[in-house]
Amino acid sequence: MLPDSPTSWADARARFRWDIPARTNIGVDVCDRHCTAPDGAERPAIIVEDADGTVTTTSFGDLKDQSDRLAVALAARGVQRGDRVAVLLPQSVETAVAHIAAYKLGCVAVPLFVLFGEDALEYRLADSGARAVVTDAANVGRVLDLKARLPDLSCVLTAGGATGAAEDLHAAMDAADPSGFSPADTAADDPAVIIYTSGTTGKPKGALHAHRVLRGHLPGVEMPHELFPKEGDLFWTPADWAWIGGLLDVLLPALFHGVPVLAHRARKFDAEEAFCLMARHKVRNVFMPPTALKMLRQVKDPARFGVRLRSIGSGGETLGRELLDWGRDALGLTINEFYGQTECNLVLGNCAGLGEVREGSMGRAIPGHTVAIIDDTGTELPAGSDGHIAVKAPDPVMFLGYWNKPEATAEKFIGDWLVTGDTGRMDDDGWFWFLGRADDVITTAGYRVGPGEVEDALIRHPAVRLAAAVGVPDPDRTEIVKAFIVPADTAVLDDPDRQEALAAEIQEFVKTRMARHAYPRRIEFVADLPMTTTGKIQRKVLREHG
Ligand SMILES: CC(=O)SCCNC(=O)CCNC(=O)[C@H](O)C(C)(C)COP(=O)(O)OP(=O)(O)OC[C@H]1O[C@@H](n2cnc3c(N)ncnc32)[C@H](O)[C@@H]1OP(=O)(O)O
Repeated sequence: MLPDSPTSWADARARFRWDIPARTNIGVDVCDRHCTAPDGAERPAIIVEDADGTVTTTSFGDLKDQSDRLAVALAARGVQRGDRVAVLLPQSVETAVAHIAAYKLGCVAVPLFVLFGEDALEYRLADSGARAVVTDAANVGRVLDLKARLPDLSCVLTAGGATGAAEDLHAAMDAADPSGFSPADTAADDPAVIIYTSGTTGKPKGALHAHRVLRGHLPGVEMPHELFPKEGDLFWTPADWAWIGGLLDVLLPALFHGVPVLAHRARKFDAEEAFCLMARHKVRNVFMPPTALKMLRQVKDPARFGVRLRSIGSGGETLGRELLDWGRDALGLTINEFYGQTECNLVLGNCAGLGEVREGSMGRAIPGHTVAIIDDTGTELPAGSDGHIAVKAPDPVMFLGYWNKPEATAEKFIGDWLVTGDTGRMDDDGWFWFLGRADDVITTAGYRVGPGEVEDALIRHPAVRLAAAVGVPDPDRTEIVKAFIVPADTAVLDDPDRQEALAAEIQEFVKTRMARHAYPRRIEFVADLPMTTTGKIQRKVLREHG
């Protein structure tokens, strides 16, 4: 946490000291500790607004009771400390409860995005060796369809009623007796959560984080959210809690500070609806990826909604000067950009309340983190040089490693430096500027998409002989995924009608097999792909082609 009442960024950095207990448990930190204060148990923790407009409030006391019950229920079903508990749920009370229960049991939570397709789900459930899945009626069928191929999976609990081999989540919780339960005594370095993330090649990798990761995030949330928390704060993000942005930039730090979180993620982000939602619930703090801000910017006269935000943090894509100007004009606030990634999050940021914000900059090193520009040998470069953005180990927010992938973990480091894969520049005063990706990873609407994973999905379609995926610039989503496809039937190349129909079919195929957020929004059919002499696709050539 930040020192009390810092007067400037330099003051915050000078007085900052990490204070991470040797024994700490995220589940206890975000929930139980609020129940010891006289009114703590009754304070609102999660406010859900359903798609039909129904609003329900869950207090910290309810969260404690429900998470204790779920921990007991999971244990009764053979789930033990160290086991992986997958959480396949949208923003909801059950998501928070499942995470907290997993942490309290000493298990490792595996958040899974509900927009993942069948192959993406199977891969992550198999790779993590998940013992249990907590899900809901909309998703349980997909889990049960995969279960026979997942030998480690023995327990499926679903909100909304038992079905097939899945037990009803709430019935299991109701039947559990939490009276004798006490949370696992976990060390700060004990594993807590695996969040899958993509690289240029191969399958996604599970970034394994320890219980310390939450406390490591606190200064990185407190600065962009203008010395968060303050009286009356209430947090919301349209980003899903299955990603590090939603989970560790919003849900868990807010609960840690006893601040309520609004749970609502529309099937399709609608800017007017978002303004109404924020006004209705008197939201004060938001994490908005630039793509969402660009959608909000389309709305005329936003003042008419009566939204009264206190802080806006933004990350996952470059924010840019125009959005900053718009935020000041339309919302009366400086949008504080921050930077991090799944393996090592919230290490750079802005805090307008503590001085200037340099337009276009990703910010400065958040107190507690050492960030530098390095070259390929791990040598720190002087101000003004272009190089890799890197974070010095040890750092409480740094991952423990990729799940079961020691070689990939080793490749992520040069000496003590974790290399983010992004390139940038730092000026004389310690402000960082983003230059680009050092690899082929695609950044679209704040999602990190691996071209290899998209290509794997594409070539499973029978009409596709060869495929390449690249990110091409897009005014709204930073980049969109574009696929270059060599069709199995070359006659397609001369038939625009068949191309249109086939493109739509292939898009749907990728959405259902891989993910609904990462499908190629543009497809071009080509006679061949540019290859290196060793047979690798030259994605750079395709990106330049656009
Ligand atoms: C440090 C860091 O890096 S933190 C940043 C981490 N990044 C993130 O968390 C990602 C942030 N981005 C987002 O949350 C979103 O892109 C937003 C809010 C900006 C915009 O959301 P949207 O445009 O509504 O959807 P999103 O980009 O998630 O794409 C999902 C697609 O699935 C569709 N979809 C959503 N739910 C369903 C459903 N149940 N069934 C079918 N389709 C669905 C959406 O309509 C959308 O399709 P379309 O764009 O082709 O119409």
